[in-house]
Amino acid sequence: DTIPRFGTETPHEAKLAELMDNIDAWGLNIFDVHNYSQSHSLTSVMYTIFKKRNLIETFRISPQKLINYLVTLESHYLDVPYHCSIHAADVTQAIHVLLLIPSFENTFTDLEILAALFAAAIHDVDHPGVTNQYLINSDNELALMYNDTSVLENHSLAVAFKLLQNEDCDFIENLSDEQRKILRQISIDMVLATDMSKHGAIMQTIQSFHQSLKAKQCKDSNSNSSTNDSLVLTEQKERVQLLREMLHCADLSNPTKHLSIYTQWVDRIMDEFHYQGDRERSAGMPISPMCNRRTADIEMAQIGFIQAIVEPLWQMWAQLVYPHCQQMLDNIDSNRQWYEYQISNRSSRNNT
Ligand SMILES: COc1ccc(-c2ccn(CCC(=O)N3C[C@@H](C)O[C@H](C)C3)n2)cc1OC1CCCC1
Ligand SMILES: [Mg+2]
Ligand SMILES: [Zn+2]
Repeated sequence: DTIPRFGTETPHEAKLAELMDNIDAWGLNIFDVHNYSQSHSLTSVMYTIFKKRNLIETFRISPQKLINYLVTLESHYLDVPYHCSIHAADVTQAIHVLLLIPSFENTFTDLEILAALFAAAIHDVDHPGVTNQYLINSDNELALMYNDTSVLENHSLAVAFKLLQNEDCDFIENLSDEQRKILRQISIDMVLATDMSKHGAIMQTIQSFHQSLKAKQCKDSNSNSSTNDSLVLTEQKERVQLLREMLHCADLSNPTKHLSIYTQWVDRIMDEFHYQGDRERSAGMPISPMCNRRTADIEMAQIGFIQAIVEPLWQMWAQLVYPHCQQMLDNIDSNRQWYEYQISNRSSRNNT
């Protein structure tokens, strides 16, 4: 039986094809992809990217096994408001676009690109829709298993690799042992770095790391090489550090998207946080920050999130790849202004 064009059967293949024309664009509407792919956005996005990047030929991947893995992986994302398979599809498509930036034209090997896309697709699988802190505070089995350390991130990695052991899902069967080892090593490193507790460390090193890369890049441009725009990193360790930052950026990319997309993610994360707060309240636990639906200030929280976390990170990233990420910075700015306007509006409403 032939494989459907986007990896999944759908009566809306023409519409999906139209959407997938934007797979290389920051403005792709992942919610539309989810609707027109019969709720298989992760499978269809990953399959389309793998085809487009010729990874199926490069690594002699069985298309059927790839789809078996993707459909199984997607079915192990839970039906929670934010950390569902649409978030994984969104982050996967985001890192695909970031990898297309000309600065990285000659930076990463095919195996590193495969690992980065795989890490993005798996990074939140089986996420229960509560934070690490909640699992720790409620003595959850997972916190016990992972000794309170990056509990969710460790769990998603373990689930994702467990699924690979399934014979008809092992789409990396034709990689050498060395390649499989490298893929596993890079994926583990990248997914563990999506834990917010690692954010400080990433911000600490990013400044000096990027300055050293820019210095090397300028040297190249003096040689008038055609690739003077692209960053050349000789050490795999340095390339993995860049991929770690890239996945963290993709995971924190909601405010860099068009307002109509961004506000849907805000609604979803607040649903998830407020539901956690409801569980904490009824269990007599202290209610986590931003999780109390009775005192929530959604707009203020997003402005704080943008100013403290998202803008500083994306400014670092945009500096490294200047001028290629201006659209993200512009969206962050206009989105922040929109939330500030909502606040100023509500206070004047109260005065009427
Ligand atoms: C669209 O809104 C958000 C989108 C993404 C995030 C965010 C923060 C850190 N990450 C990276 C993953 C992570 O570590 N966690 C653990 C915990 C912070 O919950 C996050 C959800 C996931 N993702 C937060 C967002 O808003 C929060 C709620 C009001 C202000 C902050
Ligand atoms: Mg996560
Ligand atoms: Zn995530």
